[in-house]
Amino acid sequence: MTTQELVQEIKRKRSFLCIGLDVDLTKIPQHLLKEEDPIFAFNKAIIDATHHLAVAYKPNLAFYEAYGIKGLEALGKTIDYLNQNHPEIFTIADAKRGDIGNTSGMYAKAFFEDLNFDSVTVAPYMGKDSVEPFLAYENKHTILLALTSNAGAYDFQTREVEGEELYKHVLKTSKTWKNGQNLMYVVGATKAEFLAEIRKIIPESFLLVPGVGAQGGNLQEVCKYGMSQNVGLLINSSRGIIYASNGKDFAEAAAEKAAELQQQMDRLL
Ligand SMILES: O=c1ccn([C@@H]2O[C@H](COP(=O)(O)O)[C@@H](O)[C@H]2O)c(=O)[nH]1
Repeated sequence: MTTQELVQEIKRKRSFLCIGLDVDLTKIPQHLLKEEDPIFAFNKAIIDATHHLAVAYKPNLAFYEAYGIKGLEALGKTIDYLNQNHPEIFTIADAKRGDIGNTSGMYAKAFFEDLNFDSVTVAPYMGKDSVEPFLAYENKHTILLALTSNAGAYDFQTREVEGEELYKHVLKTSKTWKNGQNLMYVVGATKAEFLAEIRKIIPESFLLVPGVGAQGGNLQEVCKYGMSQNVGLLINSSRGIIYASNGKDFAEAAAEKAAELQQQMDRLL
């Protein structure tokens, strides 16, 4: 999916909501554990109930790798289900990969060719040659970690290096790389006070913003400082939506939470 198509979809649905599919078998409704593939059954029900309210879904790889082969099979079925039934949805593999060039090349092949995600999250700290293999896929999107939502972001990302915070070096340097103008960036909703500075460096790049809901980030604050001319935001909520209920009404409860966020977004557009 191109960035232009993503923007059109945001305007059509009046939503820039990304739903995180972070499936934890101890938190899903217990009746689903009888299903042959409980993870996929859960994801399918959540997608069926919420796809009209969201423009993106973001499975986090940790929640699939934790269940071994069965988890990866469920991930494969989930992305296939989305691609076949909702090609208008932007898909994000939240994998936070990045390694020496030939290894990054294999990660890129896995997420972009085999699984056919639209995008993957990548850690920048191994530098240009670790990110280039992802950027080589011109019709796909690389989402670089810039300023993350967790407290540990202050350990390194905001530290000054040669008079400027490290996350600013990440933004300024990465946008000069080949196809770097196509990069998207992760900025935590809990770091809204940094967004005005971030927008001075990357005025139009899309930002994937996790951290509203369970982590306490504020949607209004993020939009006030982070929204660009083409919206430029994908706001993620995972636990706050998918675990709204662990009863038989889990999908309806998830849709209610997603609708609350979508209605707030509608007012902010
Ligand atoms: O800086 C980051 C980068 C990634 N994440 C991921 O987003 C979701 C957030 O889940 P919630 O349940 O809505 O808190 C999760 O997959 C994280 O690993 C992030 O939170 N912050």
